Amino acid sequence: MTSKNKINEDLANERRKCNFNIEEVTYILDGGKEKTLQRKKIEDVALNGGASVDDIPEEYLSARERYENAIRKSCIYTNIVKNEVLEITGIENYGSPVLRRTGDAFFKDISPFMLHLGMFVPSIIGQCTAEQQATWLPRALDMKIIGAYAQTELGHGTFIRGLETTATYDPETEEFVLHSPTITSYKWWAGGLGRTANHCTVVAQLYTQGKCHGTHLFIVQIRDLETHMPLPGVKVGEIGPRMGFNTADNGFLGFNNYRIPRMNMMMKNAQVLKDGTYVKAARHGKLTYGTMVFVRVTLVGEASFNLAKAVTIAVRYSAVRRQSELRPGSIEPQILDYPTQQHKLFICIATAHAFQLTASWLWNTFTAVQAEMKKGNVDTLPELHALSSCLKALSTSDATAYIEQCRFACGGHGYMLSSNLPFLYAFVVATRTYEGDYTVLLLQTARFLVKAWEQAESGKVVTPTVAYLNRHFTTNGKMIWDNSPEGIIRVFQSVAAGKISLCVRSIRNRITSGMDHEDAWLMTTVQLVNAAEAHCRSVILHTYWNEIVRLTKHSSDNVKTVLNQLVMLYLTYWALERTGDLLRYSTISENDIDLLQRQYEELLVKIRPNAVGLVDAFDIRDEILQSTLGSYDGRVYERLMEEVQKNPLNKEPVDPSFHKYLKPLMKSKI
Ligand SMILES: CCCCCCC/C=C/C(=O)SCCNC(=O)CCNC(=O)[C@H](O)C(C)(C)COP(=O)(O)OP(=O)(O)OC[C@H]1O[C@@H](n2cnc3c(N)ncnc32)[C@H](O)[C@@H]1OP(=O)(O)O
Ligand SMILES: Cc1cc2nc3c(=O)[nH]c(=O)nc-3n(C[C@H](O)[C@H](O)[C@H](O)COP(=O)(O)OP(=O)(O)OC[C@H]3O[C@@H](n4cnc5c(N)ncnc54)[C@H](O)[C@@H]3O)c2cc1C
Repeated sequence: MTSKNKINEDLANERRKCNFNIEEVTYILDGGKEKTLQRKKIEDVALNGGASVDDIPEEYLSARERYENAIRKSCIYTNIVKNEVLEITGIENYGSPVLRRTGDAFFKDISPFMLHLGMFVPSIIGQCTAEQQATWLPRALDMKIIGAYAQTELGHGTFIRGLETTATYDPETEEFVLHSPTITSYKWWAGGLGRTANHCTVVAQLYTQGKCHGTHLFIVQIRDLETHMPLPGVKVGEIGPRMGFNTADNGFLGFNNYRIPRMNMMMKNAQVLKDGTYVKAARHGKLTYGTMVFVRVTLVGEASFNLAKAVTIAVRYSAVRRQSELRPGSIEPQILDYPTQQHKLFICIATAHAFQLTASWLWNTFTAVQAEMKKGNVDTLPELHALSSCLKALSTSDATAYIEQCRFACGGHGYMLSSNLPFLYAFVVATRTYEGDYTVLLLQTARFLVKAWEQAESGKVVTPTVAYLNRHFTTNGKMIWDNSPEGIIRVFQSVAAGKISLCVRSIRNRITSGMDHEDAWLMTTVQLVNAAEAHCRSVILHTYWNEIVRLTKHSSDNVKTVLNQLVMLYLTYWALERTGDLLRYSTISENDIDLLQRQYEELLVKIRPNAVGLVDAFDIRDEILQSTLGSYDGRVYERLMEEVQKNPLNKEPVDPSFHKYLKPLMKSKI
């Protein structure tokens, strides 16, 4: 073994200590052995060239160079996918999470193609008729056209009904006229729109026969396919530097009476006939929001994966890093031996598991609802909307906080871009805002919860994710505290029920004292967000526990044990985080809380020897991690030093600015 691939001795020791079969856990997280093997095969093919396609790390480049480099790498990766990977996976897997994740080996920031596959293609699949799909989909999948998803405007992101771009039907020419009547109606933020896309999905207010029918989706060509020049009537560009996403060319877009053919309206859920008659498929009023629901569902998995990356980096680094002295003269401990460090990191491992298993469960729910909707049944859509909204909100928000915690856990070196932790943070913190802001989405869930509460109150049996509300009306008093997993979950459900109940009471009291319903709701929104968070927390706890029980039925004993320890850590952690709520809504005593604290600390000790094994089980290749601190071999200090050599500032021993500015300053008199 050369010193280059020699594994750091501390990390090697950790791996010797690990007492469970790592692959078995990987299979569980991937959804089965087949899926792991398929993923590995894809990674082998896609990363065959090592994916090291950057001579200079992208963070040293100027804005223009970064963008060009991102396009270059996107094209390399797309060609690999088109020519090699799709042969293994089939075209239907284009845009699958595995391909998205493999792509991370090529970018520290974001590919300008992300929105093409992430939203433009899904909007064609979800919002177009079969005939329209036949026209657009093959070209989009083959990258003959490159798209973006332009919904948000300068003036409105959250309130879609308030969008101002208009699409007015002209029956004379059988065209829609797209127009941006104000500055605030300019499209703003769409990824890939600024410089890359030649087409995009545009969300606009549809007018026909003198009447507005609300927002609808249109496929719009914005640039010439040969010259890439913006077409006449189209004003498009890049919105400027951002906290992250700097290679995603987020753009602006305005229209000046720009015409598109009638058939460019995405017509699966509503049509405009040649004569301008508007025909709505009357199944559900919000089906045009479908692409957002799809992306919210996928973002739960994104939150898990990015958190898994961050904690892999932080745990491996914590095994390598030694700091301080426990007793005078004793060897410096690995920082992973500090219980406070374990407290920072083990919850991140458990959360990545909780989100991954919840994401798979949510995906299955999503596909089941889609299947029902194909048969014309939209009854399950409100529950899916409520679930995907709150799970997107909480998973992205928790992942953001925990990725930052992983960075803190790496001390100063975590602040280096080469650790990759700042990139991960900048990416995930955006997911808390985009595709529906945290607060806004929790308020959507709250609407559903209040309705469910009213149904349960009137004795109706409610859907499974809120079934605890039926129990709320049949039990008296506080929930009896019980320290078993099922007991903790029941108490969390009681907390949610209690909080929803308080919201309903507040709304009703406010209405009784003279407020109208809108004001009563508005004044209660702080509580409503809190109640929706509690509900979502109970869904995650419940799903995580159920899935672990189900998935480890046939596991080896040691895998069962370690995965149980993690899920217990998660339940205990949240019980301790929410002692105020538990005291209010259950019979928990101070003594019970002391026991919980002890149980938590014991779990840290039990998990400690398996910590490195647990992050190895995420099975994230070094090329994808892209971190000086987190590589499998633990050569942290060597990598930091190697990275220094790539710094263009170190190319010359004396910087030209010395002669230009510093020396004259040093020579000048006061
Ligand atoms: C790996 C992939 C990477 C992808 C990268 C993505 C990059 C980023 C892209 C973007 O950000 S694209 C833009 C995303 N924008 C948003 O998410 C906007 C958020 N806002 C909304 O979703 C909506 O405006 C709103 C907040 C839900 C409100 O909509 P509206 O005012 O029309 O509805 P309400 O009056 O509040 O509710 C009426 C009724 O409709 C139900 N409902 C709302 N949305 C949906 C839905 N999507 N599906 C089903 N039902 C929905 C809502 O619950 C209400 O029901 P009732 O309570 O009346 O029964
Ligand atoms: C990196 C990034 C990429 C993006 N990519 C795209 C894209 O590809 N395509 C696209 O169309 N859009 C995109 N967006 C836009 C994104 O979807 C919006 O920014 C997001 O939906 C939030 O809307 P907003 O910016 O209008 O925030 P606002 O709605 O103005 O929110 C500001 C604050 O007001 C609060 N607020 C707003 N409404 C309410 C309410 N009803 N009740 C209580 N509080 C409220 C929010 O909680 C928030 O705290 C992107 C954004 C980012 C940051």
